[in-house]
Amino acid sequence: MLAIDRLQVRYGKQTALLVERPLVIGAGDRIGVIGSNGAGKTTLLKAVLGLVPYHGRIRTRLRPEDISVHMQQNSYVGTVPVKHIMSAILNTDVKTDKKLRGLVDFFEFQGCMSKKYTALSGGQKQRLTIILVLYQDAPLTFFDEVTSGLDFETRQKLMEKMRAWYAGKENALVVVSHYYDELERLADKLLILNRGHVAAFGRTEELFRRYCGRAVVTIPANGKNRALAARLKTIAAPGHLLAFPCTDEAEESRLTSLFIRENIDYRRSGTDIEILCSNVLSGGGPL
Ligand SMILES: Nc1ncnc2c1ncn2[C@@H]1O[C@H](COP(=O)(O)OP(=O)(O)OP(=O)(O)O)[C@@H](O)[C@H]1O
Repeated sequence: MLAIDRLQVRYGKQTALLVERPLVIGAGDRIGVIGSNGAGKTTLLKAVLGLVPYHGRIRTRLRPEDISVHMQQNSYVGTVPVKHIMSAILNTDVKTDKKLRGLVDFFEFQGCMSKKYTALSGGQKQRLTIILVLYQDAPLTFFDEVTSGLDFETRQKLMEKMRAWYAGKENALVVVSHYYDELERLADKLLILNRGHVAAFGRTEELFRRYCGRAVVTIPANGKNRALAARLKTIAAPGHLLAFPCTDEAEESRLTSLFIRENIDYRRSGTDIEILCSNVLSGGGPL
């Protein structure tokens, strides 16, 4: 659907993004793009959309109208009800358009249709843009931080809705997010960016196995647990956690039995993207 190769974007003397190996986006892909502030996530989207000059190759058979995008910030007129904004942007009749009504119902937006944009909550504003973007049903859609600023529950609900909406569909999605839990729900591939470079790209499961093993068990990083961890194999983790990689079921069993004996709360995961990113970015390389 889209292939990016040897892409370089510069702002003045600064190289904001350098993609040295091919990145391919195929039909049905759900790609999560993650990286800290300034890693180059938005720059990548802008290059694909032709909004910034770049060196290198971006090849696609898609027409510009086959790509839709939900950028971080959106603003609409605040003087008319939201339903008029929808009809004007989508050039349709809100009352009779079944596809639009389906989306409005699916995202539980009926109660907002007669409100003005300025009277919507943060989550409702995001739902409006998501409805406008999804209506286009583009083969390739980019979502840039669609849920930033929303509370945990609203984010979870929105992501669950988006996951359900796209389930089984061939549309490819590229979702830029700072929220690991969000990407765990939505993405099956990850592009991890670090200071303008690709730190890792691939299926989440495969990356997880490569950097963390079959599963990872985490416990709180307090004094007692640190002492215990000193005699066990650990991998990188955010400061408040200690993480233990498990290559097989027997290892998982040994570790969790130890934590039960020691009365330590633990969490086992085979998909923890935060731990995966910590290990990709720690510079230690794969296991
Ligand atoms: N228009 C611009 N002019 C100059 N430098 C820019 C411009 N836009 C971005 N940059 C720089 O390029 C780098 C990458 O920025 P980018 O917006 O792609 O990061 P990001 O990963 O999307 O960050 P964030 O998570 O904060 O949105 C940053 O160092 C940023 O300061």
